Amino acid sequence: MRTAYGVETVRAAERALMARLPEGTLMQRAAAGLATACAQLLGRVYGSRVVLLVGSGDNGGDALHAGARLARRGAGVTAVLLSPGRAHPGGLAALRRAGGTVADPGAGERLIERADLVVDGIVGIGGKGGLRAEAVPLARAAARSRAAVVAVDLPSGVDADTGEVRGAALRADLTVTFGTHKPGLLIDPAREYAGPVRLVDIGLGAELPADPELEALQHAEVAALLPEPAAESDKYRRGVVGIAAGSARYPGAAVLAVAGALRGGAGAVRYVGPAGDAVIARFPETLVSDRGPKRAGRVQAWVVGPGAGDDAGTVAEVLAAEVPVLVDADGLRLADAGAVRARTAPTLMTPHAGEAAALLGVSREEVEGARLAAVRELAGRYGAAVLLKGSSTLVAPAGGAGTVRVNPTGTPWLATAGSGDVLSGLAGSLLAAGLSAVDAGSAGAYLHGLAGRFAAQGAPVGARDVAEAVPRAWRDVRAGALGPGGTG
Ligand SMILES: NC(=O)C1=CN([C@@H]2O[C@H](COP(=O)(O)OP(=O)(O)OC[C@H]3O[C@@H](n4cnc5c(N)ncnc54)[C@H](O)[C@@H]3O)[C@@H](O)[C@H]2O)[C@@H](O)CC1
Ligand SMILES: Nc1ncnc2c1ncn2[C@@H]1O[C@H](COP(=O)(O)OP(=O)(O)O)[C@@H](O)[C@H]1O
Ligand SMILES: [K+]
Repeated sequence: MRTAYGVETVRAAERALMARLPEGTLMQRAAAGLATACAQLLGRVYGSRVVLLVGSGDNGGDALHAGARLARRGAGVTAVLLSPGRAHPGGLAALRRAGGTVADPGAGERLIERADLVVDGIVGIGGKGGLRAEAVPLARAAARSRAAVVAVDLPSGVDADTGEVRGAALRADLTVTFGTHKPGLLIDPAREYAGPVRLVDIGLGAELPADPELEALQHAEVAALLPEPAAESDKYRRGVVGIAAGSARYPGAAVLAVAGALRGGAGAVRYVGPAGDAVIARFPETLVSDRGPKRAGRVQAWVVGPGAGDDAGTVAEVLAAEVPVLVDADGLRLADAGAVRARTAPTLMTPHAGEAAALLGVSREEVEGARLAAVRELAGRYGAAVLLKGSSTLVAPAGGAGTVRVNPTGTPWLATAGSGDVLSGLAGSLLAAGLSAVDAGSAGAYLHGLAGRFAAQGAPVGARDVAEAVPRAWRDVRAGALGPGGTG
């Protein structure tokens, strides 16, 4: 499990840890990890040209101490001080002792152009607002330069708590973060600025609370959630998922949702709606009915909405059922908020950014720029678990408070028509198999993302290909969790 904590929590944990350690210990641990990562990126330290961008806080201190370590190994290290009078005194002294130099701020751009490595120590978790004006030309020079850019703790200019990026920010090839991930490192758009993230252990773990702001499941945790038939299983005990989707205009959405549902662990898939012929032609194993959700027979969970057009009656009928319900696509627009809030069984809503924006009455850009706030807000308003699709898919628990899950497996190749329908069927099937709304959403997104990667392998794919790759993703998750030699 990868976890991320917000700035206030990190600061409290650091205070508790620092109280028990000699002064400067944490910064030395951070600087040692940072210098190691820089050296690995450089390959050859001796003779390399390193530029440190140094702000007025401890983030700059980390950069200066790491720079001192690189200078002792023969790198030519120059520090560009953004607030010359306020740079970390201990770090500055260490750099000078090691033979590093300090440059005039005006020389920054020229130095960056000729550098092999730029270390971004402008701001870390103390950053407020975007990059200040004087740092913007340096960020642009770093983007132009062929130098590798390493961000200290997080790329300067991004919001550590939310992943928002207002204005310019440093774009890193690697981010070396300390103690724990910060939410911004796992959520777009900031995640994209961070590049790959390396976590340096500074001993903070024991001081952090049990409930992180954000968590990303990995193979082992997802494997533990996946339902598995046992000797006494039959199709009903495994769970039946009902799919109320598709319309005369959009029969394909029904087919794709069923395609996802058949690979999601339920023992049977019931389809209800006007696209029964198309569904049966493709998947004869589906139990098809055109008598509406109430009279279709028992299910353990419903999926409603993909390609539903304007069929508000079906959505209302499904929301009245006392089993878990996943609401997607048109169903989100048609669902009555009061009816969702009044439900006693779990509800999982799965909007993309555009749908979330419509529900919140804001622009799509606002949702995409502040995903964490949007997903919590929706989960609060509807009293439902919410899965916000897109790059860095998020899953918030009903009510919106508590740990949010972020999916690490997504790929932009999934941005293809109908792949969301596959996800709704897949996650609905997991709901029917007995997973909670948050678990079904996050395990579904995890498998869906992996399936997208397996199907695409660097080339465009259709939603059907994604559905067909789900069993491979499932096997990969189970095999990865068993470790070498596992047979599943
Ligand atoms: N506290 C600790 O125990 C540790 C902290 N560490 C480092 O310390 C960092 C936090 O240090 P600080 O609390 O000093 O904060 P920062 O170094 O992140 O930034 C604070 C300084 O930057 C200025 N500033 C704020 N917003 C700015 C902006 N948008 N543009 C330019 N300047 C801005 C502030 O005026 C302040 O002087 C962490 O990110 C990490 O790199 C590490 O050394 C590990 C241990
Ligand atoms: N840039 C992206 N990176 C990763 N995943 C993405 C990206 N864009 C879309 N996706 C994923 O692709 C799927 C698209 O779903 P959706 O927008 O509902 O499309 P549709 O309605 O056509 O099925 C979602 O699972 C979403 O998370
Ligand atoms: K930084």
